[in-house]
Amino acid sequence: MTSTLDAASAAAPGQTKGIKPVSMSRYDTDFQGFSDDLGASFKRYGFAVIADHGLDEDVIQAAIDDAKAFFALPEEVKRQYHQPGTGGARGLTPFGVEAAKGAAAVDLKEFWHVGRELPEGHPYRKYMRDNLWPTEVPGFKPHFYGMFEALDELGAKILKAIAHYLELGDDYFEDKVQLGNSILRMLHYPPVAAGAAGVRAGAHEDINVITLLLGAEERGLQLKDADGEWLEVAPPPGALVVNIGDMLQRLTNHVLPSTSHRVVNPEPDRASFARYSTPFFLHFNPDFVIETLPSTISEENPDRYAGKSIMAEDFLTERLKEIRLL
Ligand SMILES: O=C(O)CCC(=O)C(=O)O
Ligand SMILES: [Fe+2]
Repeated sequence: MTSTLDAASAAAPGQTKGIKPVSMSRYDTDFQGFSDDLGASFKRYGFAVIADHGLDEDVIQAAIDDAKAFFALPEEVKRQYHQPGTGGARGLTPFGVEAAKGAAAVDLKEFWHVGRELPEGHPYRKYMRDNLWPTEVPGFKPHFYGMFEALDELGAKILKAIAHYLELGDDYFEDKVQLGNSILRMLHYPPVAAGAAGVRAGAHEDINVITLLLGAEERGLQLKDADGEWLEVAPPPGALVVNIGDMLQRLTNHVLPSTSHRVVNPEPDRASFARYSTPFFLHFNPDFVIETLPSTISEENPDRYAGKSIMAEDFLTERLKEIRLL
């Protein structure tokens, strides 16, 4: 049963039932309280909603406008930026390619990926391909790389609060994600005709450490709650949705859960509207070895990955194959 379709329990617009937004303004004034509330939300839902994130709204809007301009280009122009067999790490992944792990149908979406830029000769260049930039949209590079850097910085701050919550030492993640193989994804879900086969994004868990998601105010995002019910994620306008990915779930022996989520098709009144969103998938440095944190192992929660440590890059490669990007 889907609780959103049940009028009695549907979240009012601009509210996320159950998930109480945490204001980023408390980061500087009440770090302990901020990290307690953020950590509690992650532990409970695998998700948190952050209000007052402080990102420059003009930069975000400019980037979204560029994404709209790009996706409106003719299919043959867009396809020039598709690099099949490269994991979809850069440029365009066309409509009808990605599918959720184990799903029979592909998702009803297309997307563009921007990654980290490294200087010539950097040892991590072998893990990170050069970015592609569409010449048809001149502002694309400065706007999206600016957004990448801003989200990378904000993500590091959020991880500091998570480290505090986990009592790891506030800087625990700093040198482990500084040069992470992170990805900014610009997603376009075109209008969905009534009765269309498939779903905008099938149920899945994110692969990475944490995801910072902007643009989820257009309805559709749902998380699978601990009791198996689908719960609408409907943040107030301008808020940031953050969720735990599989890498952090694995590192923390599931103390912080990576929750299944999906994007359902629009109700008839919104069927003619496209949906745009921009998740930032924050990753570990490629050579970071994910090994269960000893502090998360106990009698009640024995090590789920004993003897199974894995390098972040190998974990990523395994998972990209499962979602048909490699
Ligand atoms: O579009 C959204 O709101 C969520 C997208 C998502 O979950 C993903 O791309 O992993
Ligand atoms: Fe996701």
